[in-house]
Amino acid sequence: MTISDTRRLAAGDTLVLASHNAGKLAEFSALLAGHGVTLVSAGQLGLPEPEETADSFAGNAALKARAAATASNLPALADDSGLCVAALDGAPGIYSARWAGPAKDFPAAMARIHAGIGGNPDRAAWFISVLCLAWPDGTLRTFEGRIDGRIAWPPRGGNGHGYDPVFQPVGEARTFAEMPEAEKNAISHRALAFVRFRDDCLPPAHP
Ligand SMILES: O=c1nc[nH]c2c1ncn2[C@H]1C[C@H](O)[C@@H](COP(=O)(O)OP(=O)(O)OP(=O)(O)O)O1
Ligand SMILES: [Mg+2]
Repeated sequence: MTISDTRRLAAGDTLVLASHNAGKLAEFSALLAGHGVTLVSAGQLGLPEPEETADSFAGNAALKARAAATASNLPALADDSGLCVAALDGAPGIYSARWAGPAKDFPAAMARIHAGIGGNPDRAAWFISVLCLAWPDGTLRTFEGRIDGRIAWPPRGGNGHGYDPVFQPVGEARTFAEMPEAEKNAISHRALAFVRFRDDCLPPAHP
């Protein structure tokens, strides 16, 4: 293990969120509360949105984190995430954002999932989040989280973002979009990956 593998952020540090997704920014702001780290988003810094050319969540998270850390000369955290549907052989997966198109038309993307499942009784689905922390010197740390559930239809709820209205976690009667932000943030794929990142890379929280 090299020294950089165990490097942590310190209280007072600025962390760039290498994302242009407002829903993720809201979730990370809540998750980071109390840790003494200032979060600034790639959008706020005017950083470009890199093209996601990798073939895996981890590859795309690394590419986004590296681009932001290099451009800002600050540590940067990226999230690459997506919804995987069993009946669709794991699609949309890494293409989850692209299924919604440049207009971010998630109602259309959810309808495409519903149509694709058709009469298949297997409604299993899962969300994956891979977080990548990049330091300006190019060093990377990667953390993954997953939550299992099923595809609900029709979409329900007005909270959250993206595919939340059709995702019902295992053991839950509500969709993510019907849950208060804090409840989703306690169990989500992103929250699970964040806990791993927090334990390894953040200073202790002070409530
Ligand atoms: O908790 C979630 N609740 C609902 N939908 C979600 C969630 N997590 C990921 N998703 C879906 C929508 C998102 O658009 C796509 C991720 O694609 P992904 O490339 O990682 O994010 P993005 O393009 O929206 O923003 P950015 O790359 O700037 O971080 O998967
Ligand atoms: Mg993206």
